[in-house]
Amino acid sequence: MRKKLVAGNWKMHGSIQANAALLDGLLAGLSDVSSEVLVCVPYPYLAQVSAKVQHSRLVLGAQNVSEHEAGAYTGEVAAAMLAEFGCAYVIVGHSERRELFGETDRIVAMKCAAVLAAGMSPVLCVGESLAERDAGQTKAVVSRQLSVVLDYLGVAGFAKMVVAYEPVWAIGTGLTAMPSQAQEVHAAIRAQVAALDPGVAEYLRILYGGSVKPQGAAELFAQADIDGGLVGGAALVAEDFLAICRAANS
Ligand SMILES: O=C(CO)COP(=O)(O)O
Repeated sequence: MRKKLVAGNWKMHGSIQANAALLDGLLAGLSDVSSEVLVCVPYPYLAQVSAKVQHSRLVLGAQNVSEHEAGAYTGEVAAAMLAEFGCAYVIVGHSERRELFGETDRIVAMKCAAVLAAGMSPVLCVGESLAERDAGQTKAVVSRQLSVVLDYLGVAGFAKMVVAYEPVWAIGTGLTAMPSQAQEVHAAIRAQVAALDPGVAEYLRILYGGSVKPQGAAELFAQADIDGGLVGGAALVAEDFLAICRAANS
């Protein structure tokens, strides 16, 4: 049985004051949530959020990481630094990083390796653009994104990974994938991993991301291969995020 995971990706939002209020709201409402709950925050707030979520059920994560261990990489942040601040997860290969910051499949694979080497779990994001979906390439694109990481790490690396399927056309657009559309891709992801190692595939958590809102979340999470969500905009409003977390209660 896979434990559901609901992850908030705060993206480049927040302030010391706003974070404190959001976290107070979340911490006050977790008692009727049974899934694992993760917040992935901007780097400068790791210390603030780490102190605040200590001894709570909220888990801390980051949104990006360097593929390098250490060295002359001005402005970059190493995986070991994130681990030191109590991060358990790091989002890797978000479509915004791939599109806006030129991250290739290979860099994404290297980042996953760096996260694993530092003892944390990557949340590997995959997903097709609207043009790719319209061209009938959804499964081919997702399969390629996944296979580069599988080749680089070996399937054993996936024992500690989380995969997030985020169709690019659904991110920040209000267009959620239909549960059946998402389930089809999630099943294909699991099948690709299962072909290499059925045991790893059975335990692999595959999250859905893209305009997840309280309304409709339960139906998404009820799909056989959807093990939780990666939530952007709705993760910035405590009541909305908590409602999504409750929708993942099993
Ligand atoms: O990109 C996302 C999470 O990583 C999804 O963002 P939205 O929930 O705002 O569409």
